[in-house]
Amino acid sequence: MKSGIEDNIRPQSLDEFIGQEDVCNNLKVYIQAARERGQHLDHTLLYGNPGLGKTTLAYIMAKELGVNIVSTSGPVLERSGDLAAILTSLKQNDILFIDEIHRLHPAVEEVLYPSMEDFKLDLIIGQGPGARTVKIDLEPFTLVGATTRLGLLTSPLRDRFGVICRLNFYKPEELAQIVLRAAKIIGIEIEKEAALEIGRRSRGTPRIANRLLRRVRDFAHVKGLRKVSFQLAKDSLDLMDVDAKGLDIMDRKILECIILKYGGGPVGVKTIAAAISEEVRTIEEIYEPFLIQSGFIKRTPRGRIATPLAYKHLQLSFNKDLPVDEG
Ligand SMILES: Nc1ncnc2c1ncn2[C@@H]1O[C@H](COP(=O)(O)OP(=O)(O)OP(=O)(O)O)[C@@H](O)[C@H]1O
Repeated sequence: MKSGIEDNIRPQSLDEFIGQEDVCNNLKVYIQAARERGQHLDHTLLYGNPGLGKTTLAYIMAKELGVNIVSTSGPVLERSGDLAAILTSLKQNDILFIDEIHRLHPAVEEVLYPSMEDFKLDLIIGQGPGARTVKIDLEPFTLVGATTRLGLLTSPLRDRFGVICRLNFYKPEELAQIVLRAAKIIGIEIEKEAALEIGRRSRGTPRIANRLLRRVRDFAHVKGLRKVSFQLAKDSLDLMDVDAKGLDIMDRKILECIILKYGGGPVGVKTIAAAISEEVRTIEEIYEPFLIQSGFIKRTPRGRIATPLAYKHLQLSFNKDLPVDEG
């Protein structure tokens, strides 16, 4: 878990958690039911883009259930023994939070299946013909998995989650509330309109909203201003190259690449990645979801296409005579 300011502004209860109403309302019911029955909550999978609040929700779930939470992540668990050590340390009804669960090693995932299903750990002792399996009873626990890529989860793993929650991008008004709340906690005076402007330019993502708030505060500080006004927020965000729709330099590079180099598409993501010197995974996980959601690009079987909205936003005219690459 991140430390410092990030932790201070993390909401501590479902009532403090802004937005994602359906997810919160459902979780409230499941948590109340589990608490009243004195049982563990069903295994829960949270999926959605980075920075939408998956880690925050996992910690809130533990708080609301009154249990401990142990946090790890898929790539960190290299051997099945790493997971076995954590599982055997869990107390009754505790939460095990595994971030980036789609990146679990297959051998580790195998250990997880019986643990999730029957709260039993199958340990193999020894090697070769003399190897034997020992079953160890575990305390009932809740696995909370977080992923940005639901499609990369194997189906046996996905099927073992009783609750699956999708986190969506936030509306600018919700992000404005998140900014006002964070500003209050870290002692920044800010106008409502300024918070809304930050909300509009945060790509639907609380983590980005909180980051932009801290950068805008730096501009206010250097200018000797005590309060963040709408104008200051707008000017600072312009200086940071975050445009009115929240697109940053990399977003615009992606759109310009599709339009100017590949005639608006379709063009494959690998080609885009090579052309702008960025990793395919970063484009697919960080940039593309917001560009698609905002209607700037479309994903087709033949590659990515820039929409008329993208041309308009970049003030480029639609010209189908440009070269087309289908890489
Ligand atoms: N609904 C919300 N209300 C208020 N603040 C929020 C909300 N969701 C997230 N935040 C804030 O945004 C930041 C990022 O949230 P968090 O770390 O939970 O995201 P995440 O989805 O787990 O991202 P990642 O998967 O990249 O770790 C945190 O500092 C948290 O305080």
